[in-house]
Amino acid sequence: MYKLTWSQEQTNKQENHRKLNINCIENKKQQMLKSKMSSQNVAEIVFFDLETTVPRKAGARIWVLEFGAIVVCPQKLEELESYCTLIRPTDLSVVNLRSGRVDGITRAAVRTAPKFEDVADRIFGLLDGKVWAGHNIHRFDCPRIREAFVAIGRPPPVPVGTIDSLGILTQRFGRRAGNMKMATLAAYFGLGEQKHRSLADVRMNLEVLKHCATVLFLESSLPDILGCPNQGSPTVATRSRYNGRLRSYGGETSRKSPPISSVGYHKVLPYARNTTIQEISSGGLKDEFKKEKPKPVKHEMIRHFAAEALFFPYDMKKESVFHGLGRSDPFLCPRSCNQFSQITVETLTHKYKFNRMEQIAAGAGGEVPVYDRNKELKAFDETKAGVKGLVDAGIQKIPRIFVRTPEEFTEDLAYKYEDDKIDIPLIDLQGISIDQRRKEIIDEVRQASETWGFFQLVNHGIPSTVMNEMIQGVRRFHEQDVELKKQLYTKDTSRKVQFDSNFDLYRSRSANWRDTLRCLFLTHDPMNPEELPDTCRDIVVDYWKHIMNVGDTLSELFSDALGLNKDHLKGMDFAQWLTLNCHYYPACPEPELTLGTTQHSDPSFFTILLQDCFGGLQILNQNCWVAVKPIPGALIVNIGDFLQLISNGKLKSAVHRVLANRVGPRVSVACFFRGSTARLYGPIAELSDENSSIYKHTTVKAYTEHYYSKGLSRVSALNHFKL
Ligand SMILES: O=C(O)CCC(=O)C(=O)O
Ligand SMILES: [Fe+2]
Repeated sequence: MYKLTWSQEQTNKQENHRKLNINCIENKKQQMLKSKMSSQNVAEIVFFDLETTVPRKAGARIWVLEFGAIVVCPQKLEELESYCTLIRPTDLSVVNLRSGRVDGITRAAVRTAPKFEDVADRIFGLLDGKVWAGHNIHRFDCPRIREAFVAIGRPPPVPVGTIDSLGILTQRFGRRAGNMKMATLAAYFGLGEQKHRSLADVRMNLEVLKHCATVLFLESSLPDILGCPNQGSPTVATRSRYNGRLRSYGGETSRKSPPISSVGYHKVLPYARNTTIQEISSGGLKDEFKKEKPKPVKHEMIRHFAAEALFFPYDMKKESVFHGLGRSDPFLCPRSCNQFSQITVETLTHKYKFNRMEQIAAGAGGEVPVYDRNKELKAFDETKAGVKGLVDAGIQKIPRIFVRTPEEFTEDLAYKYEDDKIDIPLIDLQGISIDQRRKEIIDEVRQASETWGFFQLVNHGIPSTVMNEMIQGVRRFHEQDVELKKQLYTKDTSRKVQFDSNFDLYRSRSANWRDTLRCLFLTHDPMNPEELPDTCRDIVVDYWKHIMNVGDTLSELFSDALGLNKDHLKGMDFAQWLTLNCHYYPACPEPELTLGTTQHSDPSFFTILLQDCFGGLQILNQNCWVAVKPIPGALIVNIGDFLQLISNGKLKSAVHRVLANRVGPRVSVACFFRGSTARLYGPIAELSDENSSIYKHTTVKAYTEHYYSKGLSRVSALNHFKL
């Protein structure tokens, strides 16, 4: 058994150390990047934004109330520096007492802020000699910043080039999002609401650009198929700063866009922004490439490559990004600092062709469907052989029904990918019967459940022989003679033993690369072990008994963590309905195009997951996908929707997903503690009252019906039960 001692002190030390290390590495990295750029004479890009007063009459002075900027490395789009300050105007009465747009910039907020002259040096240092970027800066921010410097009798900073995203996007991206407002574009890509605060807005601006660039990049790689038919005319739309409504104050004070002739970038940018593309097309990196082993192409890499392509000031339609490359020439997708991955033009276009077909089939392109998705889903369903059946048949390309839609890929862009530095909490139950240690464990459980909704658990009492045998048993089941397995194939979820692939096959946007054996244990209607498949019967019964014990222990810990009597959850019959979902994820020939399990939260009080050594499970935490690394002997525990509901949102049912993998098969067993079908559940009285309850009362049945009807998705089924 893998052992680990765990104390808060150690954790904190490790955490501090880790943060320090990361900070040091980050600082060093940024310094290195900066000095590299200056030695190459490459200008940096500064995205900046101003929040200003709204002039009450035409011609009145517009005062800068906030300045925010990020300095970005043009090659990697890394943020090198950021600065933000509120600014106090000489005459405070020009600032409203209350902020009209709930942006928090009120008279009181700026009263103690520095004056423009106090921060002018810093702002000058940030802007002078750099490429200025921002949304509608030509018309608004550039003149405002000049005016502010002139007003204090100082020469204004001078840019070496400007990039107005309003212009660029109007010209190249068009009105796919409806209009060209930053708020609309951000909402279109699911990037959240615009804050109308300068620093948040410039960061949002960059994210929007990355997203638009990816879409354009994909289209330009296959213009005939992916070219957007409905991008709208390149008419210039306008953005207003004032309460989100369009208002014109005439001349320079207006936020109106520049005329089409002057949109986008001004003059060819003075830095070597084409380096990557030139290097790629001239084959200058090929030696390095030869040393690299082929790697799957991640969407994330393409995103950065694409974002760079957008900044590159030439017409991508006329001159392809693949300029100089033959269809089967490999090129390198920049991945991070000095890492590259290979892909051929052919593979890339082929892969995205599939997506386009899906989009067309869904009617998004308004064209004749090229395939009947339902027919193919049905054909797959009727094989009753699951995904493993496809792999056994030797397919090399995954069927279209499994290819994620462009919308799903686009939604992915909202998230970051944590590298290997972060781990979810690990809790060691050793010593749980000792009072002091038990208190510590409860604290750890509370912390992990409130912040992550996930933790790994060691010394839980299930022998590793049992865990290993369970994995083997599930594997035996899925790898047995397909004709035997088929007898259990059904979409009827009320069956005690059910073999299935994709319970939400006909409802999901794309199918998952996963088959499942589901075993149902109901206290009021016990399972007859004879019903279980003989390939895994004994071990399933054995594992179920062990898991019930761990479930009991966890129910006490969760009750304690919520400040309740330790038997509170037991009293709520959390374990009356239990399902063991025994998943089998076959090796996938095109893992970048599909998922093992779509992002979702669990329809349970809590889930105990056993996974083998392959990995692939990821948790969404603070907008970042964090990998759950396999630890021999550990179980993974996660909070499900019901614990979030009854704790009135205190404990967190975290979104998670499983990647498809080129290697496998991966096996996992998810044990859901789903509560009692006979009870009504709502926020616990001790944790909420009439006024503070955020969820309605519901039955497991009503909740489950809703969960199943919508299928797996990142939108929580709990939203439906919000008050
Ligand atoms: O296979 C895994 O690692 C996770 C499966 C899962 O999330 C589920 O069954 O709900
Ligand atoms: Fe799950």
